Amino acid sequence: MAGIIEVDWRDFFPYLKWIPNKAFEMSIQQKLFKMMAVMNALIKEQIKRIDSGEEVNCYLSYLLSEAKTLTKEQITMLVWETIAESADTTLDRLYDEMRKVCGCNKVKEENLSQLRYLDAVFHETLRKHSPTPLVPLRRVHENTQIGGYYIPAGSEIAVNIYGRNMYKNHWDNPEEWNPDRFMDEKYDPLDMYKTMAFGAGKSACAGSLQAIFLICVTIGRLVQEFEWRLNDGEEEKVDTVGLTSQELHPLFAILKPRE
Ligand code: HEM
Repeated sequence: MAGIIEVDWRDFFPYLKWIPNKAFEMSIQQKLFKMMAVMNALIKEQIKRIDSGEEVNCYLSYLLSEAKTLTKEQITMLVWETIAESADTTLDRLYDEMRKVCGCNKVKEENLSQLRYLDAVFHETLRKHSPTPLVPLRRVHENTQIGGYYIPAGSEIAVNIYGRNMYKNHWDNPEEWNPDRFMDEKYDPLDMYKTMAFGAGKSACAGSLQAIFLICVTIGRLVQEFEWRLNDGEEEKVDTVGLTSQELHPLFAILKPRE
């Protein structure tokens, strides 16, 4: 997988193609060799299953039995592409998106409008882990009718943001952290504000734009500079505590500077 996001700097300067880059070529050759070995074993195993009469309805079976015009190399690459695409992690996708938009430059505020996936990751995280699960209390000054409820003057109201963001009628599989929900055409980019992470109305967060710019650029820079992973079992530590959510258990991440 590492080979997928490796870049030969000469691709950005085609007129310098003549300069050797042996280290890069060797690293890609080694990865290609390992990939071919794994794919050959996979294909061999599948052919054995088909020959033994076992009914396996999958993409590889289809390619092997139906698409007879394909060469072995073509089958290998088609299956490999599918595996590579499906193994795409959030961090790889963020990194790839930034490479496409910013090239080798550091991500800046002016790039953010083009970084849709980064935006989706930011808003989905605010939805799933609402930093302010309850909007500060609102005091009702006059008798009011809203959403079918009568609210007498003098009442105090707290909006349950966490509850809204976990509401099945508003979100598909709300328990699942899935930035792709915002990439789906059925969502308007403005739907990201449905999370109400920054409150709403006259007292809505005065620093929301500053927060969005600062946090997205920071996430972008951290992904550009480091490969991230969590220690085993760390994914389970999602519990939060407090009126402004803080991690209940500290999360230990392992960082490796990108080469
Ligand atoms: C991810 C980061 C942030 C989140 C999730 C957040 C969330 C919120 C929420 C939920 C409220 C209450 C809104 C309401 O009552 O409807 C609020 C108010 C406020 N926030 Fe933020 N905030 C963030 C960052 C910031 C930053 C960076 C600043 C300042 C630079 C800021 C300044 C304020 C101010 C001044 C208010 C009070 C607004 C008022 O009562 O008129 N916030 N924020």
